[in-house]
Amino acid sequence: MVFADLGRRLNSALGDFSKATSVNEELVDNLLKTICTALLETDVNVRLVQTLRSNIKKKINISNLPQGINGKRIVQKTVFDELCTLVDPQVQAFTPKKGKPSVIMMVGLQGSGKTTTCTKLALQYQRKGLKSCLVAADTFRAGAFDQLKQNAIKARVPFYGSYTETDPVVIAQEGVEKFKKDRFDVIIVDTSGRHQQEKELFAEMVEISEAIQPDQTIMILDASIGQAAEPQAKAFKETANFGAVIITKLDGHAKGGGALSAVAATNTPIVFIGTGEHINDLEKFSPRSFISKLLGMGDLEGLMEHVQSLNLDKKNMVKNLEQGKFTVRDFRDQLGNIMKLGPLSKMASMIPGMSNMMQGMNDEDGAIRMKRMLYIVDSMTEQELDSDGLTFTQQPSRVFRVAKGSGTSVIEVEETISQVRIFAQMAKTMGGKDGILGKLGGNPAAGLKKDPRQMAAMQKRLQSMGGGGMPDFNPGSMNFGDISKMASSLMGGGGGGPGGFDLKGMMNQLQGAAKPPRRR
Ligand SMILES: Nc1nc2c(ncn2[C@@H]2O[C@H](COP(=O)(O)OP(=O)(O)OP(=O)(O)O)[C@@H](O)[C@H]2O)c(=O)[nH]1
Repeated sequence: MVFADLGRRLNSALGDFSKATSVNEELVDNLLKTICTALLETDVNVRLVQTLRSNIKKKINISNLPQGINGKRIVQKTVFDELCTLVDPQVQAFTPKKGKPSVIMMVGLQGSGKTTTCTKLALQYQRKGLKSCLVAADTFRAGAFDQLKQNAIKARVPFYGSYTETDPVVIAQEGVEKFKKDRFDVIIVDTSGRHQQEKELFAEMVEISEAIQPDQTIMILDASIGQAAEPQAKAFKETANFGAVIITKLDGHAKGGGALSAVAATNTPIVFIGTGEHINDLEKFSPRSFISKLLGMGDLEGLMEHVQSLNLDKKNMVKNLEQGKFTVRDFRDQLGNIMKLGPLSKMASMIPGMSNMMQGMNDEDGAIRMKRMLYIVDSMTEQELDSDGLTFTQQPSRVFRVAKGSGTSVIEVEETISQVRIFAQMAKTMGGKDGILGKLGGNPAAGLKKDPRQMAAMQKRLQSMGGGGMPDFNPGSMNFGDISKMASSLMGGGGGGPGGFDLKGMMNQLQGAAKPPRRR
């Protein structure tokens, strides 16, 4: 089973579970059986699956579970938490900082995607304001330097390499020294691909490492190598003692579970995942966002990262949000921008509820669906566009008119409106003077801490708005820390820290002229 199907299987198992009228041992056992089978079928190590199962069983006291929604939520939250634990070794990865040169050495098997990922990573850091560069110390594969050079030129990242020097240690050392002198913040060193059996190449890796003294060594793990990932990663860990992992090719037909298991076996954090061959296809990894997205619950944090990385221009939608408003026009602008942001399946998977709306559709179908939504909103009057969608509920004849005018169906118009209504409700609750955040004044996090009722109200609201196909499923990702971060993001309009849900930032970024669509 490919990795994308794992999410669907888990989502459907949890969805079926939430529909049951009462919680009992048999129901929980069936749920766990489906989850474990799905994990095993994507190559997750059997030991890890057993641990996950027994942890869940230990944490859920079936005989004492409350009946109804609460009981189901406890089970679902426990499952969610344990899935997060599976991909979270609770080890902090090194983070480069501005003003201090950080050397990052990339290691991995041949063809794992190292050279491609070097440029993707440099670009990510560059977009974050860190002066980044590349050193091509892969002298083993003919063409590796040219490949890195081409990518670097395309991404406008400075690089260092040589056609004549054959000693990778010399190249790595010279490159790092040069870029340190030039006061670069992030110096990424590409090394030759190797198999674990190749003792000489392993020795070379150690030599390079000793010569350049990296602040961080990252192992590139190809998601498609299945169960082989674990012994490979262990061998690299013994020799190169890498401090972080990037899993590549999670977009394709890879099972992916083998690479995830390897990460657990080496107790190393995943820092990014590669989701395609394009230079922008690198996503920051966060365990909760990853699992949330896998389960079809969206990943607003990832969406933010992606959108911010595209440096979209900003426009005025944030003004509306500050007043607690979200209009059909805002929705239309977002739709237009989303269409420009890359493959729809990727974007949709990050927006709560959207992946459900687009389930079973490929990118082409998704684009058609989005276009139809645009026809719908383009057939509305100015007054309708500036409304929050309620006007359609109050006067259903408008729905019929718009459906006719846009050449779509009444159901499609209703679905579009209901999507706007969800966002509008969210904006109303969170933003504006009368919203929860407005009432809390300048320091929402402190306010929330002081007033647990406000916090509970906000949490309840968020739960009721959670996307995905599981109406009762609150994945538990919205704990106090997340909510306060979200509140801060909303009030401050910042970039949304890890674990945060930055609606204002999201809207701010989605608004505005987007870059031209990527060609694939
Ligand atoms: N689908 C997909 N392909 C990827 C991803 N990352 C890299 N690739 C592709 O994987 C292939 C190998 O990538 P390289 O970057 O050349 O691999 P390498 O590890 O540098 O290879 P060696 O230099 O031989 O060690 C290329 O065709 C890349 O485009 C990814 O995240 N998804």
